[in-house]
Amino acid sequence: MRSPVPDYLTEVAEACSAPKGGEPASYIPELAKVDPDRFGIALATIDGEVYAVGDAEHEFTIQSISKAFVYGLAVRDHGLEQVLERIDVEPSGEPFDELSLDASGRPRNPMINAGAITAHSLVGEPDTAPHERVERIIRLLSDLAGRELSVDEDVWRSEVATADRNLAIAHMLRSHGILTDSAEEVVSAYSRQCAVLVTASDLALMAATLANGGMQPVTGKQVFTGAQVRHVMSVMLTCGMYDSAGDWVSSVGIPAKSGVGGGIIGALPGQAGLATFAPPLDEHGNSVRGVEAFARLSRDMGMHLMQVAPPARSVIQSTRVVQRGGESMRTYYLSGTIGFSGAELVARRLSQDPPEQHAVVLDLTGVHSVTDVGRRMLLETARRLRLDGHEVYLVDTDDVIPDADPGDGRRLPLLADQ
Ligand SMILES: NC(=O)CC[C@H](N)C(=O)O
Repeated sequence: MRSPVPDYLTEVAEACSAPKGGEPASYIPELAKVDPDRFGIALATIDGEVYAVGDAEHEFTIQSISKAFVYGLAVRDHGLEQVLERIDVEPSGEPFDELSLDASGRPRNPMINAGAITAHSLVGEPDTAPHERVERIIRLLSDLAGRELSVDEDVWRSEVATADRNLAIAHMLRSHGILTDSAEEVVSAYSRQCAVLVTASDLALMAATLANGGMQPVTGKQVFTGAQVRHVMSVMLTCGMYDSAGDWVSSVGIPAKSGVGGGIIGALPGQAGLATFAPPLDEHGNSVRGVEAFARLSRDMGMHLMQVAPPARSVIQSTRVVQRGGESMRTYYLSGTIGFSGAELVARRLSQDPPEQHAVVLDLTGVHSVTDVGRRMLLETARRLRLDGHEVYLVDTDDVIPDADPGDGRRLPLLADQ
């Protein structure tokens, strides 16, 4: 059986792939050279499974998505209190490159350039040289992705050559005593941070690290503490999408960060990291198709943060071959509340370790409830098992999946509890 998750992601990619307007960023001339039709979606679970479709393995520059992680690094290096003294956490309602400070003279948040350049300058000890700071940041981003990342030198040169706006911001920060380094040096180093090459799959794993309490799901490295990621994700939720943050929170409801390279990440605490890559941007500098895909993913998978389902790490409690009526039946004992992540575990187990027996039983006796997406995924998994020639039964004394029709017109037969 093939897991339904990649097919579902492909379906979302296809549904959102029609041109919807927007233009790739051109204020950094090198970025305008990108193919505007590229489109990739990746989803990484908190135990390190990565589902990638479309152009999810194509490299592009991380740009402002780096801001969330580098802010986390500044907090890791100096503690939250010290960082809050320099950078506020209020949504600004302003474009990402606004020259603005709040009444106390601080950048309004670390996701707009003024705050991000300040966060960049806070990385390491005060006497850290600009190139060492960049190395530290590339180390961090590589740890989050679980592979060695590098800088796109052409994009970096192109950004530095046209960095008047960020230089203006850096001079403003210097004039308020927030920055002490030379504006040129800081902007050049910050532009290298933005020019790090990633794929949507990398970004999904980086986001999954946040979702997983700061531990990289594949390497097991604890990159941030739980408290640090909670803070970073809170700021992503309120400020990650700039002046469309309010709209994003209500329609998508996932802590997120966008970049002008066309990427968007979303981190759903305790569940998954998501990433999209599609270069044309809207007037806020957010990927048009990325925003659309996230709205759809959030809706379909019940991922809005305000719609809470408890995490389900051990949905399959055990499995045994049970003899019933002279037939050997492979029985899976499921438990807990089954939402997206629980159903994904079941789908993955059955697709990666397919049962040898003809008869497969999903025993739901230990299941408290099944969310809408959990139900759809379990039924679709059952439908696919049938297509592979299995007979699928349910043990469902509490009726947690009423009317269990996988969509092929034949309800799943029920067996008595044993
Ligand atoms: N929104 C973005 O991705 C902006 C990042 C870009 N490097 C800049 O500072 O202008």
